Amino acid sequence: MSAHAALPLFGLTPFSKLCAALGTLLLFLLSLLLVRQLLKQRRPRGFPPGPTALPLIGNLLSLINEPHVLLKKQSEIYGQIYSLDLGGISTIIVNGYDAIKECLVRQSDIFADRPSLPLFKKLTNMGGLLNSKFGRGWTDHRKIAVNCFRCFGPGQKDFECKISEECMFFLDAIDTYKGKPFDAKWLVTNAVSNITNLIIFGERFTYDDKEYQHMIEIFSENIELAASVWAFLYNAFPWIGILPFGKHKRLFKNAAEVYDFLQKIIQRFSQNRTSQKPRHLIDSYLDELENNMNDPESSLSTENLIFTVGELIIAGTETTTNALRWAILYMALYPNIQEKVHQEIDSIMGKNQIPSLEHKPQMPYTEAVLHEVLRFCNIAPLGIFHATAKNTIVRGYSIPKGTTVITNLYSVHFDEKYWSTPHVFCPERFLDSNKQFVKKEAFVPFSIGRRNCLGEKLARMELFLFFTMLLQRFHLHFPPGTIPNLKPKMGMTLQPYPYLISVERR
Ligand code: HEM
Repeated sequence: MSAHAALPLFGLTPFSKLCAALGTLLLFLLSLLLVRQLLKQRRPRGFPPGPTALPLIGNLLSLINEPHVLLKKQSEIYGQIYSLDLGGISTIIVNGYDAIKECLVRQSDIFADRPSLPLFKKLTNMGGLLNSKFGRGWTDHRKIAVNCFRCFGPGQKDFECKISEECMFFLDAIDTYKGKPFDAKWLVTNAVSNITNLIIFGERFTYDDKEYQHMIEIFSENIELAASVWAFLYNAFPWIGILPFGKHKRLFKNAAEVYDFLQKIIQRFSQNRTSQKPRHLIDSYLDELENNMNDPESSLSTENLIFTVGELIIAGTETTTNALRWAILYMALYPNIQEKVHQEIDSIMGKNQIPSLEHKPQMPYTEAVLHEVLRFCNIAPLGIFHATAKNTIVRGYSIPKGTTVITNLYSVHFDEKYWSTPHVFCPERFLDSNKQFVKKEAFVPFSIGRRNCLGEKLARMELFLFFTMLLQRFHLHFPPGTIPNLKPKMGMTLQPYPYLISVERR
Protein backbone atom coordinates (compact mmCIF):
# COMPACT_ATOMS: atom_id res chain seq x y z
CA MET A 1 0.00 0.00 0.00
CA SER A 2 1.42 3.46 -0.89
CA ALA A 3 2.04 6.02 1.81
CA HIS A 4 -0.53 8.28 0.14
CA ALA A 5 -3.32 5.66 0.21
CA ALA A 6 -2.51 4.86 3.83
CA LEU A 7 -3.08 8.44 5.03
CA PRO A 8 -5.86 8.44 7.65
CA LEU A 9 -8.67 11.04 7.25
CA PHE A 10 -7.40 13.22 10.13
CA GLY A 11 -4.11 13.70 8.20
CA LEU A 12 -5.90 15.35 5.23
CA THR A 13 -6.11 19.05 4.41
CA PRO A 14 -9.56 20.67 4.96
CA PHE A 15 -10.14 20.73 1.18
CA SER A 16 -9.36 17.02 0.82
CA LYS A 17 -11.67 16.31 3.77
CA LEU A 18 -14.46 18.20 2.05
CA CYS A 19 -13.91 16.25 -1.18
CA ALA A 20 -13.92 12.94 0.68
CA ALA A 21 -17.14 13.88 2.51
CA LEU A 22 -18.81 14.94 -0.75
CA GLY A 23 -17.66 11.72 -2.41
CA THR A 24 -19.13 9.66 0.42
CA LEU A 25 -22.40 11.59 0.22
CA LEU A 26 -22.58 11.09 -3.55
CA LEU A 27 -21.93 7.38 -3.16
CA PHE A 28 -24.64 7.17 -0.50
CA LEU A 29 -27.15 9.01 -2.73
CA LEU A 30 -26.31 6.79 -5.68
CA SER A 31 -26.80 3.69 -3.53
CA LEU A 32 -30.17 5.06 -2.38
CA LEU A 33 -31.21 5.66 -6.00
CA LEU A 34 -30.08 2.17 -6.93
CA VAL A 35 -32.06 0.58 -4.08
CA ARG A 36 -35.12 2.68 -5.02
CA GLN A 37 -34.81 1.59 -8.65
CA LEU A 38 -34.40 -2.08 -7.71
CA LEU A 39 -37.45 -1.85 -5.41
CA LYS A 40 -39.47 -0.29 -8.27
CA GLN A 41 -38.42 -3.21 -10.43
CA ARG A 42 -39.94 -5.84 -8.10
CA ARG A 43 -42.88 -7.66 -9.69
CA PRO A 44 -46.06 -6.87 -7.66
CA ARG A 45 -47.71 -9.81 -5.88
CA GLY A 46 -50.01 -11.81 -8.20
CA PHE A 47 -48.65 -9.99 -11.26
CA PRO A 48 -48.36 -11.99 -14.53
CA PRO A 49 -45.03 -13.78 -15.07
CA GLY A 50 -42.51 -12.63 -17.65
CA PRO A 51 -38.91 -12.85 -18.78
CA THR A 52 -36.14 -12.15 -16.26
CA ALA A 53 -35.42 -8.46 -15.96
CA LEU A 54 -31.90 -7.02 -15.95
CA PRO A 55 -30.97 -4.71 -13.07
CA LEU A 56 -31.84 -1.06 -13.84
CA ILE A 57 -32.93 -1.39 -17.47
CA GLY A 58 -35.21 -4.37 -16.83
CA ASN A 59 -36.61 -5.69 -20.14
CA LEU A 60 -36.17 -2.45 -22.09
CA LEU A 61 -34.16 -4.31 -24.74
CA SER A 62 -37.38 -6.15 -25.73
CA LEU A 63 -38.67 -2.90 -27.24
CA ILE A 64 -35.75 -2.11 -29.51
CA ASN A 65 -36.12 -4.00 -32.78
CA GLU A 66 -39.54 -4.97 -34.20
CA PRO A 67 -40.93 -5.16 -30.65
CA HIS A 68 -44.36 -6.36 -31.83
CA VAL A 69 -42.77 -9.51 -33.30
CA LEU A 70 -40.66 -10.24 -30.23
CA LEU A 71 -43.56 -9.57 -27.85
CA LYS A 72 -45.71 -12.08 -29.75
CA LYS A 73 -42.90 -14.66 -29.55
CA GLN A 74 -42.52 -14.06 -25.81
CA SER A 75 -46.27 -14.62 -25.36
CA GLU A 76 -45.79 -18.15 -26.72
CA ILE A 77 -43.58 -18.81 -23.66
CA TYR A 78 -45.22 -16.74 -20.90
CA GLY A 79 -48.85 -16.71 -21.98
CA GLN A 80 -51.16 -14.21 -23.73
CA ILE A 81 -50.88 -11.86 -20.77
CA TYR A 82 -47.40 -11.49 -19.34
CA SER A 83 -45.30 -8.78 -17.76
CA LEU A 84 -42.19 -6.78 -18.57
CA ASP A 85 -40.26 -4.33 -16.47
CA LEU A 86 -39.44 -1.26 -18.56
CA GLY A 87 -36.75 0.14 -16.28
CA GLY A 88 -38.96 0.38 -13.19
CA ILE A 89 -42.25 0.81 -15.11
CA SER A 90 -44.33 -2.31 -14.54
CA THR A 91 -46.06 -3.21 -17.73
CA ILE A 92 -48.31 -5.96 -18.98
CA ILE A 93 -48.30 -7.10 -22.58
CA VAL A 94 -51.63 -8.34 -23.90
CA ASN A 95 -51.49 -10.61 -26.95
CA GLY A 96 -54.09 -12.31 -29.14
CA TYR A 97 -57.70 -11.35 -29.81
CA ASP A 98 -59.25 -13.15 -26.83
CA ALA A 99 -57.00 -11.52 -24.23
CA ILE A 100 -57.23 -8.04 -25.78
CA LYS A 101 -61.03 -8.29 -25.87
CA GLU A 102 -61.07 -9.43 -22.24
CA CYS A 103 -59.20 -6.28 -21.22
CA LEU A 104 -60.35 -3.54 -23.62
CA VAL A 105 -64.00 -4.60 -24.03
CA ARG A 106 -65.03 -6.62 -20.95
CA GLN A 107 -63.20 -4.22 -18.60
CA SER A 108 -63.43 -1.23 -20.89
CA ASP A 109 -63.45 1.53 -18.24
CA ILE A 110 -60.65 -0.01 -16.20
CA PHE A 111 -58.34 -0.33 -19.21
CA ALA A 112 -59.20 3.08 -20.70
CA ASP A 113 -56.52 5.14 -18.98
CA ARG A 114 -53.21 6.29 -20.46
CA PRO A 115 -49.94 5.79 -18.51
CA SER A 116 -48.43 8.91 -16.93
CA LEU A 117 -45.04 8.31 -18.51
CA PRO A 118 -42.48 11.14 -18.23
CA LEU A 119 -42.35 11.57 -22.02
CA PHE A 120 -46.12 12.08 -22.38
CA LYS A 121 -46.18 14.28 -19.26
CA LYS A 122 -43.50 16.50 -20.74
CA LEU A 123 -45.15 16.64 -24.18
CA THR A 124 -48.80 17.22 -23.24
CA ASN A 125 -48.98 17.20 -19.46
CA MET A 126 -51.48 14.31 -19.96
CA GLY A 127 -53.98 16.80 -21.40
CA GLY A 128 -55.46 17.10 -24.90
CA LEU A 129 -57.31 14.08 -26.28
CA LEU A 130 -55.15 11.15 -27.34
CA ASN A 131 -52.83 11.18 -24.32
CA SER A 132 -55.42 12.39 -21.87
CA LYS A 133 -56.02 10.52 -18.61
CA PHE A 134 -59.38 8.71 -18.55
CA GLY A 135 -61.81 11.06 -16.81
CA ARG A 136 -63.38 14.44 -17.30
CA GLY A 137 -60.49 15.75 -19.46
CA TRP A 138 -60.81 12.88 -21.91
CA THR A 139 -64.64 13.01 -22.02
CA ASP A 140 -64.65 16.79 -22.69
CA HIS A 141 -62.13 16.54 -25.51
CA ARG A 142 -63.49 13.39 -27.12
CA LYS A 143 -67.01 14.88 -27.10
CA ILE A 144 -65.86 18.05 -28.90
CA ALA A 145 -63.95 16.02 -31.51
CA VAL A 146 -66.83 13.59 -32.11
CA ASN A 147 -69.28 16.50 -32.54
CA CYS A 148 -66.93 18.21 -34.99
CA PHE A 149 -66.52 15.02 -37.03
CA ARG A 150 -70.33 14.95 -37.21
CA CYS A 151 -70.74 18.62 -38.14
CA PHE A 152 -67.69 19.31 -40.31
CA GLY A 153 -66.48 15.84 -41.31
CA PRO A 154 -67.69 12.37 -42.31
CA GLY A 155 -71.08 13.05 -40.70
CA GLN A 156 -71.82 15.59 -43.46
CA LYS A 157 -73.23 14.60 -46.83
CA ASP A 158 -70.96 16.86 -48.88
CA PHE A 159 -67.82 15.73 -47.07
CA GLU A 160 -67.37 12.88 -49.51
CA CYS A 161 -67.23 15.42 -52.36
CA LYS A 162 -64.54 17.34 -50.48
CA ILE A 163 -62.44 14.17 -50.19
CA SER A 164 -62.92 13.55 -53.92
CA GLU A 165 -61.81 17.12 -54.64
CA GLU A 166 -58.63 16.54 -52.66
CA CYS A 167 -58.10 13.25 -54.54
CA MET A 168 -58.24 15.22 -57.79
CA PHE A 169 -55.48 17.58 -56.61
CA PHE A 170 -53.53 14.49 -55.60
CA LEU A 171 -53.99 12.71 -58.95
CA ASP A 172 -53.15 15.85 -60.92
CA ALA A 173 -49.96 16.28 -58.89
CA ILE A 174 -49.03 12.67 -59.70
CA ASP A 175 -49.71 13.32 -63.38
CA THR A 176 -46.97 15.96 -63.40
CA TYR A 177 -44.36 13.16 -63.07
CA LYS A 178 -45.43 11.91 -66.52
CA GLY A 179 -44.53 8.29 -65.80
CA LYS A 180 -41.12 9.12 -64.27
CA PRO A 181 -40.34 7.27 -60.99
CA PHE A 182 -41.06 9.27 -57.82
CA ASP A 183 -41.53 8.76 -54.08
CA ALA A 184 -45.22 9.32 -53.32
CA LYS A 185 -44.69 9.85 -49.59
CA TRP A 186 -45.04 13.64 -49.38
CA LEU A 187 -47.87 13.89 -51.88
CA VAL A 188 -49.88 11.25 -50.00
CA THR A 189 -49.06 12.90 -46.67
CA ASN A 190 -50.22 16.31 -47.89
CA ALA A 191 -53.40 15.02 -49.47
CA VAL A 192 -54.36 12.90 -46.44
CA SER A 193 -53.61 15.57 -43.86
CA ASN A 194 -55.71 18.03 -45.84
CA ILE A 195 -58.80 15.94 -45.11
CA THR A 196 -58.27 16.36 -41.36
CA ASN A 197 -57.43 20.02 -41.98
CA LEU A 198 -60.90 20.56 -43.46
CA ILE A 199 -62.40 19.54 -40.11
CA ILE A 200 -59.92 21.41 -37.94
CA PHE A 201 -59.39 24.62 -39.95
CA GLY A 202 -62.19 24.44 -42.53
CA GLU A 203 -59.51 24.73 -45.25
CA ARG A 204 -56.86 22.73 -47.07
CA PHE A 205 -53.17 23.69 -47.35
CA THR A 206 -51.56 23.78 -50.80
CA TYR A 207 -48.91 21.18 -51.56
CA ASP A 208 -46.26 23.89 -51.83
CA ASP A 209 -46.93 25.41 -48.38
CA LYS A 210 -43.38 24.99 -47.07
CA GLU A 211 -44.14 25.97 -43.48
CA TYR A 212 -46.97 23.45 -43.16
CA GLN A 213 -44.89 20.75 -44.88
CA HIS A 214 -42.02 21.33 -42.46
CA MET A 215 -44.39 21.06 -39.49
CA ILE A 216 -45.77 17.72 -40.71
CA GLU A 217 -42.24 16.46 -41.43
CA ILE A 218 -40.88 17.09 -37.94
CA PHE A 219 -44.12 15.90 -36.33
CA SER A 220 -43.85 12.68 -38.30
CA GLU A 221 -40.20 12.36 -37.27
CA ASN A 222 -41.42 12.54 -33.66
CA ILE A 223 -43.66 9.50 -34.23
CA GLU A 224 -40.47 7.57 -35.02
CA LEU A 225 -38.49 9.13 -32.16
CA ALA A 226 -41.27 8.38 -29.65
CA ALA A 227 -40.59 4.67 -30.17
CA SER A 228 -36.79 4.99 -30.04
CA VAL A 229 -34.57 3.57 -27.29
CA TRP A 230 -33.97 7.12 -26.08
CA ALA A 231 -37.68 7.67 -25.53
CA PHE A 232 -37.95 4.49 -23.45
CA LEU A 233 -34.79 5.42 -21.55
CA TYR A 234 -36.25 8.86 -20.85
CA ASN A 235 -39.42 7.25 -19.48
CA ALA A 236 -37.38 5.01 -17.19
CA PHE A 237 -34.79 7.61 -16.17
CA PRO A 238 -36.19 11.12 -16.81
CA TRP A 239 -33.03 12.67 -15.38
CA ILE A 240 -31.29 11.84 -18.69
CA GLY A 241 -33.10 14.98 -19.86
CA ILE A 242 -30.13 16.97 -18.48
CA LEU A 243 -27.66 15.19 -20.77
CA PRO A 244 -26.54 17.38 -23.69
CA PHE A 245 -27.11 14.54 -26.22
CA GLY A 246 -29.69 11.86 -27.06
CA LYS A 247 -32.59 11.56 -29.49
CA HIS A 248 -35.08 12.70 -26.83
CA LYS A 249 -33.51 16.19 -27.19
CA ARG A 250 -34.52 16.29 -30.84
CA LEU A 251 -37.98 15.03 -29.96
CA PHE A 252 -38.54 17.90 -27.49
CA LYS A 253 -37.09 20.46 -29.89
CA ASN A 254 -39.41 19.27 -32.68
CA ALA A 255 -42.41 19.29 -30.33
CA ALA A 256 -41.69 22.86 -29.22
CA GLU A 257 -41.43 23.97 -32.86
CA VAL A 258 -44.68 22.19 -33.80
CA TYR A 259 -46.61 23.71 -30.85
CA ASP A 260 -45.29 27.15 -31.75
CA PHE A 261 -46.49 26.74 -35.34
CA LEU A 262 -49.87 25.36 -34.23
CA GLN A 263 -50.38 28.24 -31.82
CA LYS A 264 -49.86 30.71 -34.68
CA ILE A 265 -52.21 28.99 -37.13
CA ILE A 266 -54.86 28.47 -34.46
CA GLN A 267 -54.77 32.22 -33.85
CA ARG A 268 -55.00 32.87 -37.59
CA PHE A 269 -58.00 30.58 -38.08
CA SER A 270 -59.88 31.88 -35.04
CA GLN A 271 -59.77 35.47 -36.31
CA ASN A 272 -63.17 36.90 -37.33
CA ARG A 273 -64.91 34.20 -35.36
CA THR A 274 -68.52 34.75 -34.31
CA SER A 275 -69.23 33.26 -30.91
CA GLN A 276 -71.47 30.13 -31.01
CA LYS A 277 -71.40 30.03 -34.81
CA PRO A 278 -68.56 27.58 -35.36
CA ARG A 279 -67.00 27.15 -38.81
CA HIS A 280 -64.57 24.37 -37.78
CA LEU A 281 -63.11 22.51 -34.80
CA ILE A 282 -61.12 25.48 -33.54
CA ASP A 283 -64.24 27.67 -33.32
CA SER A 284 -66.17 24.85 -31.63
CA TYR A 285 -63.45 24.37 -29.03
CA LEU A 286 -63.30 28.12 -28.29
CA ASP A 287 -67.12 28.18 -27.93
CA GLU A 288 -66.95 25.34 -25.40
CA LEU A 289 -64.09 27.09 -23.62
CA GLU A 290 -66.33 30.16 -23.23
CA ASN A 291 -69.30 28.05 -22.11
CA ASN A 292 -67.21 26.40 -19.40
CA MET A 293 -65.42 29.52 -18.23
CA ASN A 294 -66.99 29.37 -14.74
CA ASP A 295 -66.57 25.63 -14.29
CA PRO A 296 -63.50 25.07 -12.09
CA GLU A 297 -63.45 21.38 -13.09
CA SER A 298 -63.27 22.11 -16.82
CA SER A 299 -60.22 20.74 -18.60
CA LEU A 300 -60.57 23.02 -21.61
CA SER A 301 -57.75 25.50 -22.19
CA THR A 302 -55.89 27.10 -25.08
CA GLU A 303 -52.96 24.82 -24.30
CA ASN A 304 -55.15 21.71 -24.53
CA LEU A 305 -56.61 23.06 -27.78
CA ILE A 306 -53.08 23.12 -29.25
CA PHE A 307 -52.42 19.54 -28.05
CA THR A 308 -55.76 18.32 -29.43
CA VAL A 309 -55.22 19.93 -32.83
CA GLY A 310 -51.69 18.48 -33.02
CA GLU A 311 -52.87 15.01 -32.01
CA LEU A 312 -55.70 14.99 -34.54
CA ILE A 313 -53.41 16.16 -37.34
CA ILE A 314 -50.78 13.55 -36.66
CA ALA A 315 -53.12 10.67 -35.71
CA GLY A 316 -55.07 11.29 -38.90
CA THR A 317 -52.09 11.84 -41.18
CA GLU A 318 -49.42 9.35 -40.20
CA THR A 319 -51.74 6.33 -40.06
CA THR A 320 -53.83 6.79 -43.22
CA THR A 321 -50.76 7.92 -45.20
CA ASN A 322 -48.86 4.78 -44.21
CA ALA A 323 -51.84 2.57 -45.06
CA LEU A 324 -52.05 4.12 -48.56
CA ARG A 325 -48.29 3.88 -49.10
CA TRP A 326 -48.40 0.17 -48.19
CA ALA A 327 -51.42 -0.30 -50.47
CA ILE A 328 -49.55 1.30 -53.41
CA LEU A 329 -46.49 -0.82 -52.67
CA TYR A 330 -48.43 -4.10 -52.55
CA MET A 331 -50.34 -3.28 -55.74
CA ALA A 332 -47.04 -2.81 -57.60
CA LEU A 333 -45.62 -5.93 -55.97
CA TYR A 334 -48.62 -8.09 -56.92
CA PRO A 335 -49.75 -7.02 -60.43
CA ASN A 336 -52.32 -9.85 -60.49
CA ILE A 337 -54.09 -8.35 -57.44
CA GLN A 338 -53.86 -4.86 -58.97
CA GLU A 339 -55.39 -6.24 -62.14
CA LYS A 340 -58.38 -7.64 -60.23
CA VAL A 341 -58.96 -4.25 -58.57
CA HIS A 342 -58.76 -2.57 -61.99
CA GLN A 343 -61.35 -5.03 -63.35
CA GLU A 344 -63.71 -4.38 -60.45
CA ILE A 345 -63.37 -0.60 -60.84
CA ASP A 346 -63.99 -0.84 -64.59
CA SER A 347 -67.06 -3.01 -64.15
CA ILE A 348 -68.65 -0.88 -61.40
CA MET A 349 -67.88 2.73 -62.32
CA GLY A 350 -66.00 2.51 -65.59
CA LYS A 351 -63.23 4.95 -66.48
CA ASN A 352 -65.15 8.21 -66.06
CA GLN A 353 -67.66 7.99 -63.20
CA ILE A 354 -66.19 9.41 -59.98
CA PRO A 355 -65.89 6.64 -57.34
CA SER A 356 -68.23 7.19 -54.42
CA LEU A 357 -68.99 5.42 -51.15
CA GLU A 358 -72.23 4.17 -52.70
CA HIS A 359 -70.11 1.93 -54.91
CA LYS A 360 -68.42 0.30 -51.92
CA PRO A 361 -70.94 -2.51 -51.28
CA GLN A 362 -70.58 -3.54 -54.94
CA MET A 363 -66.78 -3.73 -54.69
CA PRO A 364 -66.00 -6.65 -52.38
CA TYR A 365 -62.58 -7.35 -53.89
CA THR A 366 -61.32 -3.78 -53.43
CA GLU A 367 -62.68 -3.84 -49.85
CA ALA A 368 -60.88 -7.13 -49.24
CA VAL A 369 -57.59 -5.69 -50.55
CA LEU A 370 -57.81 -2.65 -48.26
CA HIS A 371 -58.64 -4.87 -45.27
CA GLU A 372 -55.73 -7.16 -46.04
CA VAL A 373 -53.38 -4.14 -46.23
CA LEU A 374 -54.53 -3.04 -42.77
CA ARG A 375 -54.22 -6.57 -41.35
CA PHE A 376 -50.91 -7.47 -42.95
CA CYS A 377 -49.12 -4.13 -42.57
CA ASN A 378 -50.15 -3.35 -38.98
CA ILE A 379 -50.08 0.43 -39.13
CA ALA A 380 -50.13 0.86 -35.33
CA PRO A 381 -48.78 -2.54 -34.20
CA LEU A 382 -48.82 -1.80 -30.47
CA GLY A 383 -51.77 0.64 -30.61
CA ILE A 384 -51.32 3.49 -28.15
CA PHE A 385 -50.24 2.51 -24.63
CA HIS A 386 -53.07 2.08 -22.14
CA ALA A 387 -53.02 2.03 -18.33
CA THR A 388 -55.31 0.60 -15.67
CA ALA A 389 -57.54 3.17 -13.96
CA LYS A 390 -58.16 0.85 -10.96
CA ASN A 391 -56.79 -2.34 -9.38
CA THR A 392 -58.20 -5.29 -11.29
CA ILE A 393 -57.96 -9.02 -11.95
CA VAL A 394 -57.59 -10.59 -15.40
CA ARG A 395 -57.24 -14.35 -15.90
CA GLY A 396 -56.47 -14.66 -12.17
CA TYR A 397 -53.61 -12.14 -12.25
CA SER A 398 -53.70 -9.02 -10.08
CA ILE A 399 -53.05 -5.87 -12.05
CA PRO A 400 -52.59 -2.78 -9.86
CA LYS A 401 -53.97 0.65 -10.78
CA GLY A 402 -51.53 2.62 -12.94
CA THR A 403 -49.98 -0.41 -14.64
CA THR A 404 -48.88 0.34 -18.21
CA VAL A 405 -50.72 -1.89 -20.70
CA ILE A 406 -49.36 -2.63 -24.18
CA THR A 407 -51.93 -4.18 -26.52
CA ASN A 408 -50.12 -6.08 -29.26
CA LEU A 409 -52.55 -5.55 -32.15
CA TYR A 410 -50.06 -7.19 -34.50
CA SER A 411 -50.44 -10.43 -32.52
CA VAL A 412 -54.21 -10.32 -33.21
CA HIS A 413 -53.68 -10.00 -36.96
CA PHE A 414 -51.25 -12.91 -36.92
CA ASP A 415 -53.24 -14.97 -34.38
CA GLU A 416 -53.33 -18.50 -35.86
CA LYS A 417 -56.56 -19.25 -34.02
CA TYR A 418 -58.33 -16.70 -36.24
CA TRP A 419 -56.27 -16.53 -39.45
CA SER A 420 -54.96 -19.32 -41.63
CA THR A 421 -51.51 -18.65 -43.18
CA PRO A 422 -51.34 -15.20 -41.56
CA HIS A 423 -47.88 -14.51 -43.09
CA VAL A 424 -49.29 -14.58 -46.62
CA PHE A 425 -50.77 -11.42 -48.22
CA CYS A 426 -54.12 -12.79 -49.33
CA PRO A 427 -57.14 -10.47 -49.86
CA GLU A 428 -59.33 -13.55 -50.58
CA ARG A 429 -59.41 -14.31 -46.84
CA PHE A 430 -61.99 -11.50 -46.59
CA LEU A 431 -64.25 -13.08 -49.25
CA ASP A 432 -66.77 -15.89 -48.81
CA SER A 433 -67.39 -18.71 -51.30
CA ASN A 434 -69.66 -16.33 -53.31
CA LYS A 435 -66.85 -13.76 -53.47
CA GLN A 436 -68.78 -11.48 -51.14
CA PHE A 437 -66.93 -9.42 -48.54
CA VAL A 438 -67.00 -10.88 -45.01
CA LYS A 439 -66.12 -9.06 -41.80
CA LYS A 440 -63.65 -10.79 -39.49
CA GLU A 441 -63.86 -10.54 -35.74
CA ALA A 442 -60.11 -10.53 -35.16
CA PHE A 443 -59.56 -7.48 -37.38
CA VAL A 444 -58.60 -4.64 -35.06
CA PRO A 445 -56.35 -2.08 -36.81
CA PHE A 446 -58.32 0.71 -35.10
CA SER A 447 -58.24 -1.08 -31.73
CA ILE A 448 -61.37 -1.75 -29.67
CA GLY A 449 -62.95 -0.57 -26.43
CA ARG A 450 -63.43 2.89 -24.96
CA ARG A 451 -60.29 4.46 -26.47
CA ASN A 452 -60.84 2.99 -29.94
CA CYS A 453 -59.77 5.12 -32.91
CA LEU A 454 -61.90 8.22 -33.17
CA GLY A 455 -61.11 8.59 -36.86
CA GLU A 456 -62.03 5.07 -38.00
CA LYS A 457 -64.98 6.13 -40.16
CA LEU A 458 -63.00 8.97 -41.70
CA ALA A 459 -59.99 6.75 -42.36
CA ARG A 460 -62.14 4.11 -44.07
CA MET A 461 -63.73 6.76 -46.30
CA GLU A 462 -60.35 8.20 -47.23
CA LEU A 463 -58.77 4.81 -47.93
CA PHE A 464 -61.60 3.70 -50.20
CA LEU A 465 -61.86 6.95 -52.17
CA PHE A 466 -58.13 7.63 -52.55
CA PHE A 467 -57.39 4.01 -53.49
CA THR A 468 -60.16 3.59 -56.06
CA MET A 469 -59.57 7.00 -57.66
CA LEU A 470 -55.83 6.29 -57.89
CA LEU A 471 -56.32 2.89 -59.52
CA GLN A 472 -59.13 4.10 -61.74
CA ARG A 473 -56.70 6.52 -63.38
CA PHE A 474 -53.32 4.75 -63.10
CA HIS A 475 -51.44 1.54 -63.50
CA LEU A 476 -48.73 1.27 -60.79
CA HIS A 477 -45.37 -0.47 -61.09
CA PHE A 478 -41.84 -0.28 -59.72
CA PRO A 479 -39.15 1.18 -61.97
CA PRO A 480 -37.48 -1.72 -63.85
CA GLY A 481 -34.95 -3.64 -61.78
CA THR A 482 -36.11 -2.27 -58.40
CA ILE A 483 -37.90 -4.14 -55.63
CA PRO A 484 -38.43 -2.14 -52.44
CA ASN A 485 -37.56 -3.28 -48.96
CA LEU A 486 -40.68 -4.93 -47.56
CA LYS A 487 -39.55 -4.63 -43.95
CA PRO A 488 -41.31 -1.84 -42.08
CA LYS A 489 -39.55 1.24 -40.77
CA MET A 490 -40.07 1.24 -37.01
CA GLY A 491 -41.84 3.90 -35.00
CA MET A 492 -45.15 4.24 -33.17
CA THR A 493 -46.55 3.44 -36.62
CA LEU A 494 -45.09 1.09 -39.23
CA GLN A 495 -44.30 2.70 -42.57
CA PRO A 496 -42.55 1.42 -45.67
CA TYR A 497 -38.97 2.52 -46.27
CA PRO A 498 -38.89 5.17 -49.02
CA TYR A 499 -39.50 3.58 -52.42
CA LEU A 500 -39.94 4.81 -55.98
CA ILE A 501 -43.05 4.12 -58.00
CA SER A 502 -43.90 4.72 -61.67
CA VAL A 503 -47.44 5.37 -62.77
CA GLU A 504 -49.00 5.27 -66.20
CA ARG A 505 -52.41 6.46 -67.26
CA ARG A 506 -54.67 3.51 -67.99
C1 HEM B 1 -55.68 3.79 -41.19
C2 HEM B 1 -55.90 4.77 -40.38
C3 HEM B 1 -55.88 4.69 -38.87
C4 HEM B 1 -55.48 3.69 -38.04
C5 HEM B 1 -54.92 2.32 -38.42
C6 HEM B 1 -55.67 4.15 -36.68
C7 HEM B 1 -55.40 3.40 -35.55
C8 HEM B 1 -55.59 3.85 -34.25
C9 HEM B 1 -55.28 3.08 -33.09
C10 HEM B 1 -54.74 1.66 -33.08
C11 HEM B 1 -55.57 3.84 -32.00
C12 HEM B 1 -55.35 3.48 -30.53
C13 HEM B 1 -56.63 3.11 -29.84
C14 HEM B 1 -56.36 2.66 -28.41
O1 HEM B 1 -55.81 3.43 -27.64
O2 HEM B 1 -56.69 1.51 -28.10
C15 HEM B 1 -56.06 5.12 -32.49
C16 HEM B 1 -56.47 6.15 -31.68
C17 HEM B 1 -56.84 7.38 -32.15
N1 HEM B 1 -57.01 7.74 -33.47
FE1 HEM B 1 -56.68 6.57 -35.09
N2 HEM B 1 -56.16 5.42 -36.71
C18 HEM B 1 -56.31 5.80 -38.03
C19 HEM B 1 -56.81 7.00 -38.49
C20 HEM B 1 -57.21 8.06 -37.71
C21 HEM B 1 -57.74 9.30 -38.20
C22 HEM B 1 -58.03 9.63 -39.67
C23 HEM B 1 -57.95 10.10 -37.10
C24 HEM B 1 -58.50 11.50 -37.03
C25 HEM B 1 -58.34 12.43 -37.89
C26 HEM B 1 -57.56 9.34 -35.92
C27 HEM B 1 -57.65 9.82 -34.63
C28 HEM B 1 -57.39 9.06 -33.51
C29 HEM B 1 -57.50 9.56 -32.15
C30 HEM B 1 -57.90 10.97 -31.74
C31 HEM B 1 -57.17 8.51 -31.29
C32 HEM B 1 -57.14 8.54 -29.77
C33 HEM B 1 -58.51 8.16 -29.22
C34 HEM B 1 -58.59 8.31 -27.70
O3 HEM B 1 -57.59 8.27 -27.03
O4 HEM B 1 -59.73 8.45 -27.23
N3 HEM B 1 -57.12 8.11 -36.33
N4 HEM B 1 -56.07 5.09 -33.87
